[in-house]
Amino acid sequence: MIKLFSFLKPYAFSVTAVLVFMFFQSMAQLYLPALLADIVNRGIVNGNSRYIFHIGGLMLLVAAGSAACTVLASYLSAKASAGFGKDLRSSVFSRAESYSLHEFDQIGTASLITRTTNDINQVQQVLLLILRLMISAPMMAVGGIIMAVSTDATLSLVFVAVLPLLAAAIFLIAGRSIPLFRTMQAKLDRLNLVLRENLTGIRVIRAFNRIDHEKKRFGQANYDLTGVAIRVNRQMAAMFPLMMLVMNFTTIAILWFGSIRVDYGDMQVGNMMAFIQYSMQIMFSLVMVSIMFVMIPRAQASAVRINEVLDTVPDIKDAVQIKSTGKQKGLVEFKNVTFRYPGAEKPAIDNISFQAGPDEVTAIIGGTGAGKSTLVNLIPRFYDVDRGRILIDGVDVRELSQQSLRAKIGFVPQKAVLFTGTIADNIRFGSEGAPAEAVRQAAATAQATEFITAMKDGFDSVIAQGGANVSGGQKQRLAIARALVRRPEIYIFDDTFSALDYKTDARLRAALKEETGNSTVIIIAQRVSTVINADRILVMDNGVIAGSGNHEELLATCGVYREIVASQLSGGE
Ligand SMILES: Nc1ncnc2c1ncn2[C@@H]1O[C@H](COP(=O)(O)OP(=O)(O)OP(=O)(O)O)[C@@H](O)[C@H]1O
Repeated sequence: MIKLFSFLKPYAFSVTAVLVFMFFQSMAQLYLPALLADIVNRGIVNGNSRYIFHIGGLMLLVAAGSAACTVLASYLSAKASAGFGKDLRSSVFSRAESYSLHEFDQIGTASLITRTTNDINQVQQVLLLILRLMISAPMMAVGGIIMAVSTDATLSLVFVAVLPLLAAAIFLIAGRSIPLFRTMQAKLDRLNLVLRENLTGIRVIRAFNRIDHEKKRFGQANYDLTGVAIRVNRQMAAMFPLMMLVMNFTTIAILWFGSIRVDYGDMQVGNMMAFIQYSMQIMFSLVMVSIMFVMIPRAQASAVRINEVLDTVPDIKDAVQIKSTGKQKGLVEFKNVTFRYPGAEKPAIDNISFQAGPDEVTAIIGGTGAGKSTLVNLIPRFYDVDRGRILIDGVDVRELSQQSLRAKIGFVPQKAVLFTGTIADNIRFGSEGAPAEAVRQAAATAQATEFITAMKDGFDSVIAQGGANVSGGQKQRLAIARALVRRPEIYIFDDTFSALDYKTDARLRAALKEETGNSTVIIIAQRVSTVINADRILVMDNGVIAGSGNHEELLATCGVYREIVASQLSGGE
């Protein structure tokens, strides 16, 4: 957690001010009982009303000063800890943004969300507590003891009996609650996971009548969390009555022994009253410190999870010496490329070599899991190759900056993703500031104009969260328009056309041909009809290229291709 405190640097002034204010507040709190003793001993006992008003006024002033310090310290500590949380969230977010897909797979999207929100909140809360108590609690405990001893050393012997008792009670309770707090964090993770799966998979859950099963699963996770929370709260709840009991007994003991000493003339009444206040201050501060020590391990667990995100170095970085491709063309070359997912037994693609040139349409076809998506994901460096090279216009993609590499590519993923905003915003995502005419043109080529204009607000219609108010095929067409408006050198369509009906698919490909002009086009497809007119078709099978050529050539030379064609024809296509 200490490592995370470096995020407090911009708030050094506020932090220092909080510490200074808490110091003065504690001083004031320690001074007040001394004044009380004075007012009783000299003012009340002697009936000296002038002295009472004088010291009473001073007490009011000190109390007001202490209150002002508390307010200022509270304000500044809240400001510093909120700023700390904000900066830490930004850092975690931008670190996660720089991850390659490999790191996303490793940590998990759900966990990244919990870490960015809940875990940072935990640390932020404890930080607030630390800021307020770091100075005041030890000062009140130590200062209280010093003041009590200086007020009456003999009566301080009461603490010799009480404080070890109090410490033992605190250790007992803290020892039991700390592991419970840790368990609670894990149970919260589990609850978040179940909740996320339920919310994102609600359609499937309903379609398969699994609502009751999911309710039980959620109920169990909820019950587990509640169980631990109740146990932990029971421990914490026991702490306060126990403390109060100890405090009250201490007060009785002080009154008992104090009155004997007053009786013998060894102590003044005012001192006894001050002594009681010091004992309260000492014990309260010990309780606060113990709460802090119970909270810290809980935040520590969160800090470890946050540091994991910050310390994970993205696999994919820009080279030290960045090259550029010079005269732009968009020639994509794979040279003996092999890639294996981390932990996978065999490579997803193995020793792949081919060229996809400008002015050409290169299609990739093959069964599910053949490695088609993996192959195109390597071009924009979502992952890096294990062996071999991928060149764009003769330069290795690892030698280009990620920014310039991706600027060359219009990528349409297998699963279209839309963002909250209007339809026009979503298309402009491909090219910020694209004129309205370009947006309309891209939509027209993507065969999206018809459904967009049918919507109430046309291009200004708002897309619901996750694109819930458009169909799968419409989503795909918007994703295509987004890539088109970019006017890139290389188009990659990852199985984009299978969500479209045959007619739309054919119209779209005809329009694309006009639009993509002399760019390089790579199309992954399931349907033979989509690839039949491509200049080159690569047939993928089990991670390798089983055949390459145009439709006629492949019919003559490639068994796997013939099988695909035959299976689709026999399927009535
Ligand atoms: N993120 C991943 N982590 C580990 N293995 C993966 C990952 N993505 C894909 N794979 C594996 O790599 C292989 C190739 O997957 P890929 O998605 O490239 O196939 P595909 O040909 O695009 O299939 P489909 O047509 O079904 O989309 C599969 O065996 C798959 O299980």
